[in-house]
Amino acid sequence: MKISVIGTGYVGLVTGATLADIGHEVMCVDVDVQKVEQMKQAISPIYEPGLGDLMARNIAAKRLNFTSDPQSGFKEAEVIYIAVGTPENEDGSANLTYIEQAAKDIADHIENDIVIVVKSTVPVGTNHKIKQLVEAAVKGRARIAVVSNPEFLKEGSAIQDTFYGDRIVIGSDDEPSARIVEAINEPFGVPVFHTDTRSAEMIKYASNAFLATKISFINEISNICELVGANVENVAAGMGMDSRIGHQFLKAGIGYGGSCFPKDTEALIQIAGNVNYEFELLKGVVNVNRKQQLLLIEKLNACVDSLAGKRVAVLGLAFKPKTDDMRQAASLLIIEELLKQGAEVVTFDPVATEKAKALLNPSIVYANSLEAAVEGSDAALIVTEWDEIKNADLNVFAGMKRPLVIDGRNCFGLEMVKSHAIEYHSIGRPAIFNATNKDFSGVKWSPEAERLVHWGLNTN
Ligand SMILES: NC(=O)C1=CN([C@@H]2O[C@H](COP(=O)(O)OP(=O)(O)OC[C@H]3O[C@@H](n4cnc5c(N)ncnc54)[C@H](O)[C@@H]3O)[C@@H](O)[C@H]2O)C=CC1
Ligand SMILES: O=C(O)[C@H]1O[C@H](OP(=O)(O)OP(=O)(O)OC[C@H]2O[C@@H](n3ccc(=O)[nH]c3=O)[C@H](O)[C@@H]2O)[C@H](O)[C@@H](O)[C@@H]1O
Repeated sequence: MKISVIGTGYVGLVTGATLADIGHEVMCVDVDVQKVEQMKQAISPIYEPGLGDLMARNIAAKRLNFTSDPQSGFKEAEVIYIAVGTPENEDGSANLTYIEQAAKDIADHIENDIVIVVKSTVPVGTNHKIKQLVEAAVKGRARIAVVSNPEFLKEGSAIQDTFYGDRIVIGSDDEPSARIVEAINEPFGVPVFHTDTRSAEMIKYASNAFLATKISFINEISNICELVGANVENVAAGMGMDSRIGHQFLKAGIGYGGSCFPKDTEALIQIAGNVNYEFELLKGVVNVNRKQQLLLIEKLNACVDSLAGKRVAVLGLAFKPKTDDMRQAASLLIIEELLKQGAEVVTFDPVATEKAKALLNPSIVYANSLEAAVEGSDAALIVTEWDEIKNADLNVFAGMKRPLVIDGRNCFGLEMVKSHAIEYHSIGRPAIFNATNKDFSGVKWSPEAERLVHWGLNTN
């Protein structure tokens, strides 16, 4: 099948490369000329394991092409995928400017009947609007069908998720077009769920909102665990054994970030609000997440009198490991707050440094190893659970000015931490005060330390 993809960002590029890999002839169209030139050379503008190889293989086989010219981009297409961004407006609603422009571009350049497949995450009713927009502009020149086909990939495992996904959702009120999209995807061998267009649009938001709810739920449980002396990892493991609950997305931490959960939860609140429904549960999920993203600062402030002049190492910048995506990363808020309180910030991230430099204050120091970041620091905050951080030798922290580690991702087992000379705070687990090799007579101990002594959990 001859397929064009409009918008070759994260989703568009993965969609284009994987569709080419299963044998389709794919033309990716993007307005960003520089990005297009890069992609033509098989250079991926995003860090995504396996994507570079997939691009190279399919470019060499002449199944994957790139252009910034919509005229040639859509000329031969039988099917056009829309994968442009749907960012957040000021009020939280989805910004459909790029979608509208994509619809206009398609209408301006198509010559034949076309099936438009909407991959972008769009509010309920948008597929219908796209159909109306394109139909009005082509004025009967071609027959237009629109199929909703929301994307469920996770950054960092996008290729794996495409080939081994749990489901492909196809939403359409036009049976033959739905069958065309099913046939396109058939080689992936992933189960297909057919439904009506509006339900497909809602499945995407409801799925992301539900996963975000699981995360905020376990984060609240973790905060309670700290107050009552329980360990959230044991709690999540025990809960997850119930197959109705499951183990996934019960990892307590510093909240969800990234390009989708924050914007899609806000957008769903707006979608409900537009029909006068107050989505109270989801509002709670969003509020819990906001608080959780600054939990490391709260924990740090409980351990020091003031952050002014303190050197703080921020370990990990990307919103999650295996990606260089900095969109809505907790590190951005954390660093902003550290600077506001007068701290000096040194960071380490194995992949996201370049993208971070464009977003962060110029005073930030970028270390090229974890060791270099923590050396001489007064505290280390673990923000992203990169393997380079999880597999670090804990002795590296013992050499800090004050070996105070606040781990927002529970990277280290408590038993292992106990055999090292560090003071270690994590999420929803008892803290460990083992920094006995230094004189800390003047330091402020957190209320947590006092609670642990009370329960007999302090290892000191
Ligand atoms: N990033 C992710 O992991 C996932 C994203 N989604 C959804 O997929 C959609 C796209 O997201 P991303 O790929 O992250 O966006 P992105 O912002 O990375 O990419 C969008 C691309 O579209 C291009 N573009 C905008 N208008 C254009 C036009 N008229 N013609 C040609 N190109 C145009 C931009 O230059 C950019 O390269 C969003 O709705 C998002 O919610 C869904 C699942 C996963
Ligand atoms: O619509 C989207 O863009 C995508 O959003 C998420 O994927 P992604 O944002 O790439 O990454 P996730 O692995 O879901 O992580 C999102 C955030 O939640 C956090 N998280 C995740 C899982 C968990 O147990 N705990 C937790 O704090 C991560 O650290 C990260 O900040 C969904 O998982 C995808 O199915 C969806 O397609």
